[in-house]
Amino acid sequence: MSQQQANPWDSSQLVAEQLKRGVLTIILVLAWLASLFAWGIMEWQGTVSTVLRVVFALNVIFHPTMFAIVWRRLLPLRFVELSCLVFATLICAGCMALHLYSPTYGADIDLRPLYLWIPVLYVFAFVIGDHKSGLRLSLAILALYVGISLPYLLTPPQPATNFTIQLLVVSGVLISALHFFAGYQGRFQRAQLTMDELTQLAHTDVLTQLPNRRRTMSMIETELTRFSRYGHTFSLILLDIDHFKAINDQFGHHVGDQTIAALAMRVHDVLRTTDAIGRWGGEEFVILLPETTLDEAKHKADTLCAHIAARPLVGNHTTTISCGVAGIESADTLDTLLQRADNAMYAAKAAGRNRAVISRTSNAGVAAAE
Ligand SMILES: Nc1nc2c(ncn2[C@@H]2O[C@H](COP(=O)(O)OP(=O)(O)OP(=O)(O)O)[C@@H](O)[C@H]2O)c(=O)[nH]1
Repeated sequence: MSQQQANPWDSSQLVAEQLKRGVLTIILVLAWLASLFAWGIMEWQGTVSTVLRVVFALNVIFHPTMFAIVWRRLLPLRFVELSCLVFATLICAGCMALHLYSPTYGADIDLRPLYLWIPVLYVFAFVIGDHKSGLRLSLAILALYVGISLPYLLTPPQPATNFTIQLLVVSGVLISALHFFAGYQGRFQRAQLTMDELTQLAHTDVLTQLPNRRRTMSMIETELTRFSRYGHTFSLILLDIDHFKAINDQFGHHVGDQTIAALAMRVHDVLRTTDAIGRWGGEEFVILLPETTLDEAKHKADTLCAHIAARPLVGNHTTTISCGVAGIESADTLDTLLQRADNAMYAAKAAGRNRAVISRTSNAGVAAAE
């Protein structure tokens, strides 16, 4: 794990956007083909009227236009989604008005199949918005249909009265159900996000924003598993700031904290994106180097020592570090590996600090040698 990872939130939003774009494109193509097909069938049967012809023609023009906007990214997706919803709502409203009030169309042509798509509009409203905006949109659509059908329903019972009442009641029930489920899903998503944030907090060191000791141990355990299963080698560097107590005593605890935080940042200059660093505790850090031999790790540790000593981390005071380097060996467990790195680090301190020492063997006695 590296500090320089891409923001997962950004990338997941990008994927969601791409997914939406793809789904919208498919819906537009299917809707366009369906209206072409229906138009052709009705022309062939001779049942198409002038008004229906206009509706079909509008459909045939509208869908490719929206398709081009989505495909060429000419306007935000939100605009296309709302346009589709408004367009379909108006088509259904037109069909409903004709069915209820036009003696010719109401009697000769059954327009109900067209405006029976109304429930789909409510679902679409909730799909393109959250539970609040979905509710607002679908209530606006329902209000339009209630407005259209009310004069009809207030007259003495007519042929379509029952059907219209049923449609409006089903609409109300459907909107309530969609609102309930969308709200439930929203709460679930928020709870999931909170869980993710808590997990992230539980694994992160507050001062340096690096993986904390627990997380670092689990990263090392993962590498150990990879080593025992696939033979992928790796090495560890245990890094300790030299005379850190003196920094605290001389400049104050606050400067000590700043030094730790600055070191955590500076270490990244010499790490690969596949390397990982975690705060082990106090002024100690563990660097995990996957696919890295002991000699390569020693070279990296030497570079690190030189890089930290090259210029002060905080103020004018030069800070140095001591590193213990250990490469994974077949007999190692998490404890022996860390113990070897720790011994090597103390050997580096004993040898004068500002240096890296490697641990060459895990045999009894745990030897450390430069
Ligand atoms: N400011 C600050 N100090 C810390 C933190 N964690 C540990 N310390 C202090 O770091 C000091 C570590 O001192 P020692 O273990 O004696 O080591 P050292 O002074 O670095 O000496 P060597 O390791 O032998 O070079 C202790 O005084 C701790 O209180 C921290 O998060 N912030």
